Amino acid sequence: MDAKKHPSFKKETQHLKEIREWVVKEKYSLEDYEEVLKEEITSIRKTVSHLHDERLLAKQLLSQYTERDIKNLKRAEEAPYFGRIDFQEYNRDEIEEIYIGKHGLHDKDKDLPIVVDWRAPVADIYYSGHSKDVEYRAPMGEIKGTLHLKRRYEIEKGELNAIYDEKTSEGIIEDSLKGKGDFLIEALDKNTSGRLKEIVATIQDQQNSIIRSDMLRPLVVQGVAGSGKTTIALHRMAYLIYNNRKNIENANYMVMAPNKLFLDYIADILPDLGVENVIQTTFEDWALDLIDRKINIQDKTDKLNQIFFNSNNSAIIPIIAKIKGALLFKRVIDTHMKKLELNLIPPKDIVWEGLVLLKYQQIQEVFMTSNLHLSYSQRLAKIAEYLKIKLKRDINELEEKIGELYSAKMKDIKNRILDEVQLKKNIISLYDERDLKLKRIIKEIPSIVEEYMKGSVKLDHVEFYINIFNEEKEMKRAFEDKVEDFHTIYEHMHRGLKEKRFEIDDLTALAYIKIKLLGLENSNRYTHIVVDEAQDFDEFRMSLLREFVINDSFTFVGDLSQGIYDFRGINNWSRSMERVFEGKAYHFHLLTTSYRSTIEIVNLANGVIKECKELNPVMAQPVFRHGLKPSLLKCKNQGEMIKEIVKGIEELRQNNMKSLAVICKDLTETLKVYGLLKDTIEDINLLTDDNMTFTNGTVVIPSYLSKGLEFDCAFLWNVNNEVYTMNTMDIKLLYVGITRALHRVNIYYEGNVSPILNGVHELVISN
Ligand SMILES: Nc1ncnc2c1ncn2[C@@H]1O[C@H](COP(=O)(O)OP(=O)(O)OP(=O)(O)O)[C@@H](O)[C@H]1O
Repeated sequence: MDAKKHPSFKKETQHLKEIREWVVKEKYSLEDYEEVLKEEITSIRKTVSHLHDERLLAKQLLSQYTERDIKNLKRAEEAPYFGRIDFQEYNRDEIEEIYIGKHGLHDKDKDLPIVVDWRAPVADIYYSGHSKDVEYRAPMGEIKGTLHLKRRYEIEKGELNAIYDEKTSEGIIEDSLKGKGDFLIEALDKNTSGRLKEIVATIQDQQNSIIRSDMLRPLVVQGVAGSGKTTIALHRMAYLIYNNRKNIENANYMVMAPNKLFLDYIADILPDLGVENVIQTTFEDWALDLIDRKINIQDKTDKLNQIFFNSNNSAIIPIIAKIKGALLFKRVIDTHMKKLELNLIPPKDIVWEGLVLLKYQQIQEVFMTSNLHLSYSQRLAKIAEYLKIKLKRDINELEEKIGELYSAKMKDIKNRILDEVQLKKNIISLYDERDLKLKRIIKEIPSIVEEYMKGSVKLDHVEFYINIFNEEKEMKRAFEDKVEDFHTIYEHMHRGLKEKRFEIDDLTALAYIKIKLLGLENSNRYTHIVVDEAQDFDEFRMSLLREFVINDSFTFVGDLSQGIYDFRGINNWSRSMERVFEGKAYHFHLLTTSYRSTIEIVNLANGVIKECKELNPVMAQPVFRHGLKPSLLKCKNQGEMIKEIVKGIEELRQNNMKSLAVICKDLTETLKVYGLLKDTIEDINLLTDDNMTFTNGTVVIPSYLSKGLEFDCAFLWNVNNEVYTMNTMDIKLLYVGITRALHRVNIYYEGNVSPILNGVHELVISN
């Protein structure tokens, strides 16, 4: 409702004014404090000799926090809150008016919350309260009470534009999704701003419970395209960080996304929610950094293109990817690792100047039974330490051994030398020699051990991995009955690695071997990891990440219907979770509402994905938002297709739709279409490489790279029966393309339309 028409407009405007004045005052005072801190830092710097001075570090940290608080206040100045709940705790007279915002605001002088952070326990009611009787979980336990009012505000640049009320009627708070033209629909109706945005004001009940789900169990969200998976996963990260803020110094958080283009697309959300220092990376970059070697990797998109184009290897590539992503492959590596473990210690006794100080069997027994939780390199260091201590501790035994050696020598000279003076001299000299030897051995124990340890196997993760493929036996045993013509596949893998040509699918094994051989730094451990597009992960990857996260604290979000790397990826969440987490309990959520697209687009997307029989996909439910029916345009040839697309782009641009994507199935088509459009359409960009930065506006993009992104309109290039056949991969790619659009989908083709679209005629407008 227009704010001015609302009965509480005056009161609410006055309230907003007061809060904004408070924010401005607070901001000025913090800015002054920041100046003081800067001066203090400069003067401390002049007096200290090193940058690790404790006082300096403390002031710098304070300055960072102040800077962050100022940033938050600046945001709050524009829109300090977005919602309000009137809540009455049971057995209390007073009804609290609780304002909820993106950042909590606290009046320290009065020790009063002015605005409650959306992540605070009580704010749960704003999202989940649908009846009069509500409760939320506070640190001290469950709090119950009555919800009298839920109010939402649209505030822009400090102006109160709209107020939406959800009042208790007959004990029920009206569900925001039911009403047309309400707050959520208004938010969804807008054109895309180009980047994914925060949604704190309109988080829905189920989304809220995912965000607030406890972090001590892995969590999986399977959601249809546009159901808010990425958005929720990032809000969950912000929520967890806020609720663990006491441990911020020791905490590490990471978001893994499919490519750099996508990372760029989501880059604004966390900073906008006031969250910084979360590592946002791709699996490939993260693994390469860990592996810490320059290795030659075949491009990921190359691989998809080889599959699309039925190259010589297109049948082999998915099989190899499947093998290398399987937990069974991890087991093969473990078997090789066990063999290596047996040979890590030099297979000899520790001998010093002819004296056996320690037997090999003894050393090996200790090595094989202690510190098993550590990496091989750490265990070798530990055994070296142990040997030094043991030899020193057993010095009496050594003395005895040396004594025995010299007794024998003395006996010998006593028998040989008859001259008493000479004998005495020799005996004294032998005693001296023995004492010297004893002294020497004590001193030399460290170098004796070091010399011995030099004989242990050199640990090199890359070499070890390549060597696994020098021996077919273990691989054969594991995969022979699962893979047809195993030997040919094996030879292919072996040849590639012999020539040091690695693939993306080798990174998991390399990273796994690296940590098993060389260990894991504490700085590499994470408090929580979010994996987006997790359906394209494989079980080995998930299992690898387990090594890095504390308490299995994961959020996996994905959509099996969009699993275009399904030759390697996850096909069944429960099966994979069961295997990877070895039966441990996990949370599972199914999201079926699509917030992105209009009803007409969602209907078409459903019509397409239901063709994927083997998937048995869940159909998306649209939010009540109508638009034009998608169009299906048959063209005489590609020239006409280009003309039609140009016409479409111009028309939509005039209608103020700025974010438009021409989506082609593969890279070659994308390059061709861009070449044909670039001279006619102004400001058109090519997005082909996942290293690119995301550009809003008009883009030409291959389908597999458009995954996760969204546009006002998707123009789908040449959806005919040759390009999009009835196979699973093509159905998924077409589904991905259609579901990128918020408002409009235009499909073009020459020749015969793709059979995937055969059953959807009433869902499109055809020419
Ligand atoms: N509760 C909500 N309020 C407002 N907008 C929402 C809400 N939930 C999702 N959206 C919007 O829906 C769109 C889709 O969200 P998002 O990209 O996170 O979905 P997704 O499930 O990850 O999609 P995909 O599977 O296609 O990558 C975004 O524009 C997002 O802002």
